[in-house]
Amino acid sequence: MTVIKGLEGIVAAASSISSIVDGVLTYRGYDIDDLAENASFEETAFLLWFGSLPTTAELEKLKRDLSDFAAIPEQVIAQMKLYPKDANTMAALRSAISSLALYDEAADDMSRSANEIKAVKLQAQIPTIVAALARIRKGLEPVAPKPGASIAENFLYMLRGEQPDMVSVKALDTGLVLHADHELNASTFTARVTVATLSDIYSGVTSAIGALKGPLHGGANEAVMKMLEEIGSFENVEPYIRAKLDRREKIMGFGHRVYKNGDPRAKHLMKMSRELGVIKGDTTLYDMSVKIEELVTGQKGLKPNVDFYSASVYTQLSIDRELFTPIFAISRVSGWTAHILEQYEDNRIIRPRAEYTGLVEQKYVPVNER
Ligand SMILES: CC(=O)SCCNC(=O)CCNC(=O)[C@H](O)C(C)(C)COP(=O)(O)OP(=O)(O)OC[C@H]1O[C@@H](n2cnc3c(N)ncnc32)[C@H](O)[C@@H]1OP(=O)(O)O
Ligand SMILES: O=C([O-])CC(=O)C(=O)O
Repeated sequence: MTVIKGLEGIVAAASSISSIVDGVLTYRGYDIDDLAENASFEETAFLLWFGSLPTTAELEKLKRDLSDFAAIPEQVIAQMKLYPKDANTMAALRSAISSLALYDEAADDMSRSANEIKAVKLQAQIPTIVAALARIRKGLEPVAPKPGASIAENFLYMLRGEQPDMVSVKALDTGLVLHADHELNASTFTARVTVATLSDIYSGVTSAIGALKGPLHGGANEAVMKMLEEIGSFENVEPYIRAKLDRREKIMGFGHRVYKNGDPRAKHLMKMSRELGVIKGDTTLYDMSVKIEELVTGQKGLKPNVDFYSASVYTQLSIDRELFTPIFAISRVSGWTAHILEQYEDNRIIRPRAEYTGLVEQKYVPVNER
């Protein structure tokens, strides 16, 4: 047996949802650059789930459904209020999403139509949960979803408790489009492995959240912001980064398993980071990020991934860094659920092999003789 560590280069599923070929990312055949510039997140989610961009009537119906499903059971809000205030937000999100299944009578209905409804429901409810978690942590009451608002507008509204400005809504919406799907990344693979046992969609999304939490995957965006805070000033960037590289430590937000010449999503986030800085009249975070990129690319040849510039974008939207990875989940749940639906359509349990490297020919010895 030959072990391929990290399954690098292994093709483990056939999928028609998104592709990465020669560094170009597409969702259902549409280039991510085209979608980032033109599509809303709701159109993108529809595209991922149903395979084509929605007509006006289809989009209006999806928006209505998302709005109708956005409220969460009061039992889940009550539970969230009992979570420790300093709990990791991804751990709290994982628990809350898992408990949604307890209050959905259709949780174990495995029909395609029921699972499509649950995909839309999960998409509608996850922003409500993340915003409620954020407010509860601060000792504030959760804000009820605003009927008719888009996912991005509604999330910022529920988070801040007031109508958000349109610049912030647009920036977040584009961020959601950019994070929506990414072929067989670790959390999507996790979701597919879970549901390939014919477990339910909530179990798939709950396990995906667990995988996204790690700092080598979605958790990197929070780690990038922690690093920027630690660096503290533009002048400190160079000594900090050089020392870290000399210690052979990883710089979060750089490198990628698939992209070796750069992540096509990063340039959009970089541009947004600069624009938000200019609007605020303070481009320090952007300037520091550009300097980090210059140093890391110069010394290691590594390029920024989607998590690098998203950190300064979200901070400039006045979002706390503990919410960065949960916001990634708000977007990626569209991709996870699209992949879960696809997995159910042509399922086989996912069960690879391991090369055994442990002891052999051991004989049982009674406990009092060991
Ligand atoms: C949404 C996302 O998930 S995007 C990725 C988010 N994750 C991060 O930003 C965390 C930092 N990056 C990393 O840890 C990695 O680049 C990963 C996890 C993204 C990819 O991992 P792999 O494909 O397994 O690459 P691997 O970790 O083996 O790296 C290859 C080499 O580049 C180095 N390297 C990779 N990333 C970095 C980094 N961010 N900083 C410094 N060195 C790095 C490794 O140390 C290794 O060097 P070596 O061959 O001298 O040992
Ligand atoms: O594809 C990956 O390995 C990680 C990634 O960029 C993503 O999930 O968006």
